[in-house]
Amino acid sequence: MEKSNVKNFLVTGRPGIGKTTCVIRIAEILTSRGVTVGGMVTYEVREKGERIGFNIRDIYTGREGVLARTGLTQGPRVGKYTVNLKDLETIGVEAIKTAIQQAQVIIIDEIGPMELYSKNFYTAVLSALDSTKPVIATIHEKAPNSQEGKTILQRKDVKLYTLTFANRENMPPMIAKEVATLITKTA
Ligand SMILES: Nc1ncnc2c1ncn2[C@@H]1O[C@H](COP(=O)(O)OP(=O)(O)OP(=O)(O)O)[C@@H](O)[C@H]1O
Repeated sequence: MEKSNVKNFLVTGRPGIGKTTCVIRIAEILTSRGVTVGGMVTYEVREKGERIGFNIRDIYTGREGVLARTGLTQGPRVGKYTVNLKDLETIGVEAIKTAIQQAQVIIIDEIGPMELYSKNFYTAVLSALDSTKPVIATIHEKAPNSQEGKTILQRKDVKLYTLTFANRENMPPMIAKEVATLITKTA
């Protein structure tokens, strides 16, 4: 039988379906089994019930910053949000680079239009995918519309999962199990 070389697990799905929650749960399962997990997540920030933007967090150090806000004056615009390239790079890109060096598993949430405004982010994503370590990443459902998204999705070492209401409870333990198997094999 041909040896599978899949080691990069991508999670997609419509906005708000639970992609961030899914990768955080995978990270928790792996951490509870003694696996060192690094990388970054982004999550929405609400004020008085209204979404005002997104923050970014290094999941290993807990360091947090602003990824995007309504009302910022400098930076690329994505819909009504302005991207804060400084925190994206000093927290997000650094978290990925550190994870490539020091973690057993790399989490990247998410590969999306905001994040891809940073060339350094895209380069760090490619380095993580090219590394020997398992990557668990979320990817925007419209990623196939961009060249970067296409390039990532066409890789032979990538497996794509689409999150739905029906499967979102089962997805984290399932992906965690696949990743744990890979780590055991290479340990
Ligand atoms: N399995 C689940 N069961 C119940 N609620 C969930 C589940 N997964 C996510 N949620 C809830 O749905 C909301 C959106 O989740 P989350 O931020 O993880 O989605 P997302 O797909 O990452 O969103 P975005 O597209 O904005 O990045 C959150 O309030 C979260 O608590």
